[in-house]
Formats: sequence, structure tokens, C-alpha cells
Amino acid sequence: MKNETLCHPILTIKDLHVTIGEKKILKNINVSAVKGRVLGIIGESGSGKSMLCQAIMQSLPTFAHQKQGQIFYNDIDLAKLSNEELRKYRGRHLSMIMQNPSASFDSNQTIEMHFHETLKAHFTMNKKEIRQTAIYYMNKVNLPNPERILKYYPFQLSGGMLQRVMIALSLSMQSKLLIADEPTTALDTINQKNILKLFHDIRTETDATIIMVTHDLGVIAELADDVVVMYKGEIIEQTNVYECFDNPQHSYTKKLLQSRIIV
Ligand SMILES: Nc1ncnc2c1ncn2[C@@H]1O[C@H](COP(=O)(O)OP(=O)(O)OP(=O)(O)O)[C@@H](O)[C@H]1O
Repeated sequence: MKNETLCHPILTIKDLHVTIGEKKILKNINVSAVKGRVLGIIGESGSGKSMLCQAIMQSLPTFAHQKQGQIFYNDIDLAKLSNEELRKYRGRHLSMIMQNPSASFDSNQTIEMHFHETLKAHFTMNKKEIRQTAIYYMNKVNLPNPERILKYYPFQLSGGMLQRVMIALSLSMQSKLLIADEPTTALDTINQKNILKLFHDIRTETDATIIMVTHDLGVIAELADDVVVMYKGEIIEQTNVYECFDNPQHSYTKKLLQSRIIV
């Protein structure tokens, strides 16, 4: 576990409420992510984990509304920024690996064009450097023959390959805060292990902050420094990873941990 006394929050969410119609999806969310540490988010399906990630990115679906609250990235409230201002933060500062990669690719653009658009927006790189960077990160996520994949359109790749391209794209921006919403669900076991090793390396070798949403308590045990447990749109437990496993407070957290032992 990284030393928490040396670190300060890069992200602070205060009193966040999100609704869909009359339904309260996120209620009174207060949480911080500390620089250089991994915050794991766990909770049953539908508890609001993805909505929380999207609220942080200020990319909630149009039918969901942030009713209240502040989302500070350092001392900037992201919820107060215009779309144009947000564009400056997305990329080098904040990026998100989503559960469903196909939704975030443009089917009319090759993978190379996606890298080009993304990297050009955040770095001063020429075409050759963009290509080299893309190949470097595609190798990191274990994609075979990256040179060939660059020429492909998203629909020519399998879900697992597209997921890895998305991870490569996100990593290529070297964001200060990386949000990974169940990044390995579309992957087979070998690639899951490889991606988790990659997150492990980012955690130990850089001062990036990672928010990792997962159903897998093994991933939490392996990667997380801090843990948030969500239940029906609320945070019911927030602690460091050792306390979470050794001394869970909430009955739901205890149930989660017990189910892991039984399985
Ligand atoms: N497309 C949608 N239309 C209507 N309501 C939705 C939609 N997506 C999510 N919700 C509502 O938002 C709540 C939170 O959903 P969210 O996707 O954040 O849960 P989650 O914890 O990420 O679940 P999972 O682990 O299955 O991904 C859900 O219970 C649901 O009521």
C-alpha cells in the first residue's frame, strides 16, 4: 500500500446527487481519490458505479442529471466547466476506460485515425510519432500485429481486441486520473491478467491515480489502496483495503466478502 500521508486528493466529490427522472441514482456521494493511489469501487450491479464514473467525467447520459454536488479535480469543480473547458481536462488529466468499447469508437474511422485524433489533441506529435506511440501501447496491451490493426475499422475487431485498443488509447494519454470501469470484463483470462499487470505497473511506476470499478474482489485485493463500497446509489463503506478485508463494517460488505470465500 502506498504511503497515504505523503499524498493529497486529486479528486474530491462533495454531496453529489444524480437522478434519472424521479429516481435517485446517486445519493449524497462524498469521496476522495488520492494522488498516486488506486481507489477500488465495488458494489452490486445497478448500485451506481458506472454513473459515478460518468459523473466524474461529466459525461452522464442525457437522461441522467446531476442535481447537486461538486466534483473537484484538484481545486476545479468539473461540474461548473463548459464543454470546451472540459475538453482541456479530458485526456491529459482525466480519462476513462468504459465497459462497452464499441460505443466509443467511430465506425467510419480506422484505429490509426482514432489514435491520431486523440494524440494530436493533447500532444505535439507528428504522424510518425503518433504511429510509434500507438504501436508501443498496443504492444503493451498484448495486441498481435499492431501495425495491421492500425489499418482496421472498429467493426473488424473482436470485442476483446477493441477493449484492448481502448485501454491502449487511454494509456497513451498518460492521464493523471485514469478511471477504469470494469476494464477486463470483455477479455479472456490471459488478457485479463496482462491488463491487470499493466495497471499494477502504472500504480508502482507513475504517480497517476486510478479509479478501478470491478466486481472482482481479487482485483481489489491485488490493486487497490482504498475501497469504496456502493449499495443502491450510496456509499456505505469507505476505507483502506486492509480494513475492508479484515474489518468490514457494513453488513453488505461482510456479505460480499463471505460470498468470495464460499465461491
Ligand atoms: N440506460 C439506462 N436507463 C435507465 N436507467 C438506467 C440506465 N442505466 C443505468 N440506469 C439506472 O442507474 C442505476 C445505476 O446504474 P449503473 O450502471 O451506474 O450501475 P452499476 O453499479 O455500474 O452496475 P453494473 O455493475 O451492472 O455495471 C441503475 O440501477 C439503473 O436504475
